[in-house]
Amino acid sequence: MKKISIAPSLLAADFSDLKNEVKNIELAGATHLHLDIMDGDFVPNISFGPMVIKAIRPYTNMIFDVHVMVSNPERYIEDIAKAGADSITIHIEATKHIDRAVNLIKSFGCKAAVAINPGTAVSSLDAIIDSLDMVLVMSVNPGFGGQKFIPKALDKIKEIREKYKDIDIEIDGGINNETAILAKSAGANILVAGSYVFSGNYKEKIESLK
Ligand SMILES: O=C(CO)[C@H](O)[C@H](O)COP(=O)(O)O
Ligand SMILES: [Co+2]
Repeated sequence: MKKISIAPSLLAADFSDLKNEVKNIELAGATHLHLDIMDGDFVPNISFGPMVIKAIRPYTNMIFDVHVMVSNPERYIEDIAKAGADSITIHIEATKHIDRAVNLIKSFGCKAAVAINPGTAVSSLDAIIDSLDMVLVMSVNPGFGGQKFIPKALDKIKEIREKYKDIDIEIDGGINNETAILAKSAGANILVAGSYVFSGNYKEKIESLK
């Protein structure tokens, strides 16, 4: 079984104090930081972009796991990589050129991942999955933190894990101490959690997810 990693989502942090939020979440035991870029087009919300990622990069050694919820993400991959991303996840629904976009991510030395929305079948990944370091299965419709977990994500994770024993599988949306148990037993090994982790004692919350 793969090691379980917790990736707190910065979306739920205090945006007026990002420098300290990043330091505190790392001290609490997080190894990954999940960074949600939203463009107001692919998803109905706008968050932050590469400038914010670059600004917080010097304050932590956590793995920067950037989730790009942007139409035609290939336009921003270079900026995101140069801002300090370690891993870049783009949505299969957001580009007509998934192959080209994945190759572009790798050309900047980043790990490449593809996300699927709740309405997208696992089979849509068939042509690309062998080139990926990670698959992200959305367990909410992307765009906002604090939404309710959609259980059909679990079947998708099982389907991927049965076929691909070694790939990293990340789950994102509605993760708390109860849904985390379901996600891990389905085969997910990287758990994103925003509102759950940032709404209490960070260390206790991270421990409860592991
Ligand atoms: O990609 C996302 C939303 O589109 C976020 O990563 C996700 O929603 C995390 O928030 P929460 O844990 O509160 O559901
Ligand atoms: Co996300």
